[in-house]
Amino acid sequence: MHLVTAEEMRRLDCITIDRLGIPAVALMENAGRAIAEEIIAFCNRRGKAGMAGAPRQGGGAAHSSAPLDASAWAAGSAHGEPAARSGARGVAFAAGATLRSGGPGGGPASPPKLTISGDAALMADHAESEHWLVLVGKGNNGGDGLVAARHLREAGIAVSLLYAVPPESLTGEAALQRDAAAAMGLPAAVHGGGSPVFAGYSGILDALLGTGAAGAPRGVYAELIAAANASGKPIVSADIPSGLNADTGETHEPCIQASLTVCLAFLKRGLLQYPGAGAAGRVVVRSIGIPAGLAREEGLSAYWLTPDVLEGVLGVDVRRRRAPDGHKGTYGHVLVAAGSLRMSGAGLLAARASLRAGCGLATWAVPGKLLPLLVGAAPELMLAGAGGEADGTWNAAAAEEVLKLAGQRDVLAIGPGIGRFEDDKAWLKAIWEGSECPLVVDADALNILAECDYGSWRQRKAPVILTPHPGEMARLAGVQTKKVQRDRIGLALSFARERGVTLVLKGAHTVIASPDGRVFVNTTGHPGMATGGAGDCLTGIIAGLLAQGLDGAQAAAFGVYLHGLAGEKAALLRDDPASVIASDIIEAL
Ligand SMILES: NC(=O)C1=CN([C@@H]2O[C@H](COP(=O)(O)OP(=O)(O)OC[C@H]3O[C@@H](n4cnc5c(N)ncnc54)[C@H](OP(=O)(O)O)[C@@H]3O)[C@@H](O)[C@H]2O)[C@@H](O)CC1
Ligand SMILES: [K+]
Repeated sequence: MHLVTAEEMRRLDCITIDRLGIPAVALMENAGRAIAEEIIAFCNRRGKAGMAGAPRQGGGAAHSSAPLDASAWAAGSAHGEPAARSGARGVAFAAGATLRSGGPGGGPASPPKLTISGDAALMADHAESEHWLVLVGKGNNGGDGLVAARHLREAGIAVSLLYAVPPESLTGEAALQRDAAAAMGLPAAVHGGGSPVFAGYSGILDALLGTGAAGAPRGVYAELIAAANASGKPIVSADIPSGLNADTGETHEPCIQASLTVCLAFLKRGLLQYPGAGAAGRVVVRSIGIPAGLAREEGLSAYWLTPDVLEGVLGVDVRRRRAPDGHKGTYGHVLVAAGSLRMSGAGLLAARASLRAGCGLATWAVPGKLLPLLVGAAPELMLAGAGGEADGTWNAAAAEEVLKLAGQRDVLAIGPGIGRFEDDKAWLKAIWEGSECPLVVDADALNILAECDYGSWRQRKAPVILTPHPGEMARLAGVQTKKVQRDRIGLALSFARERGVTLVLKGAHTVIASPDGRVFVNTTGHPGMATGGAGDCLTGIIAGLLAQGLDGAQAAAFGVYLHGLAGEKAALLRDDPASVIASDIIEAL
């Protein structure tokens, strides 16, 4: 699924309107109807759970668990809520009548059976117990809310409108919807300042600000957002939570904390990036008549990383089929240069993870003094000494040994647990310039790299994959960590392009940026994976995939995806995400 910025969304809107001739008001109708359908499904779910009218915990804190987010999107973004939408809603009226005759298998004809289905998506189970307040902004987001209000009313749900600004200030399609709502007799008021009273409503539709918003919500908008959050009522946001930066995921002060966001046409980048991903609650992407193929035609290249994207965009065989006549040489040989006396585990984790990712062979290079201590640590691994005979730490001269070993292997992964040592920059430069296989750079090797002028080093032919966490990224980019987190997609993309590397920016919803301008956001995994050694496993997994012939972007994206999935599996086995440790991730691969 494509991810878009607000600007790109406007472009796709315009193309649909201008080139295809679909009127803007038709898109708005589709948008409003989709929002109404999702609110009705929300109400029906709530009704089934026996909580009609009850607010969501504490006024809409975000979903806390990433795996839930991912699966919720997977379910909701297609044609979710089967029970509520298409389930046994009984016989209805009007459209879609089909006549069936004849018994099963062409047997004796039973009396003709008339099957008629109605507009199930717009039927509320307990409409009488619902009363929604629609907060209407001045732009098209407000217009979407007005359309939704009409459909909710049609479903028998009481609806009231609260305009942020005098309705006369609405223009274009939004003004048309204002008039339609008025003609339908929907009760409306204009926010008069202060704190509006939300008692008596069962939910709030936030249609204040969408992709046309600029900066922090001002004046009456800020008042309404703060009051809605404080009300304790469930909030459904139209397109994006008002107060969210649709591109970066930054949340302004204040920003709606939604239970559900009905995102229109294309997934906005900001809904996948924290803290925005937290403010959005559950996200459902609904089609509104803008052809999905337009994004590809327009050359957009940011994606939510799903199996479809792995296969269709990146060309990865997600089933990881192996040749029936393959042997260990077919699947490549990884060299992991990692670990030192105090942090040998980092190297062990990376090397073991590379094997679990499916490479044929893995050699683990460590400072020589450690070799005898590691014999048998992982019988599947080959061991090699590289310097450090005296004290078990790395030294600059060890680069020569690493290069010799790398010359006979398919991939080199460096960094986990190596620490800092004298002349480590010379060590890294020698490896960077001297190795001819794909290179994965992690942990301390990234900190060393951040102090090097590697733009002036000899160009590498084989790909480089950097796997920084936000702190390491900050050092690499020479900015504050806060700035890294402010626009993770934007920063990863520009860094990958400028430096000609594949970048894996770790953290909640890891971003994978490729030097050719493609960017992928992963949502597998969970906060329990924030545990020592999890990053070392990822390094090993990516190296293991590279050894099997995947290119830099394929290995990085698929590696991140599998790593998260393994973390989810490990959490299920442990019954608690917080108990997951790095070895569990390897065992769950
Ligand atoms: N185009 C289409 O075909 C489709 C569009 N769609 C929908 O339209 C939405 C985008 O609509 P949009 O462009 O009208 O912008 P939107 O976010 O509603 O409001 C902008 C208004 O708010 C104001 N304002 C701005 N910043 C502010 C701030 N910080 N604090 C306070 N006020 C602020 C600003 O007013 P101004 O300050 O300029 O007077 C401006 O007029 C999109 O998210 C989707 O929901 C869908 O229906 C699909 C079809
Ligand atoms: K909104």
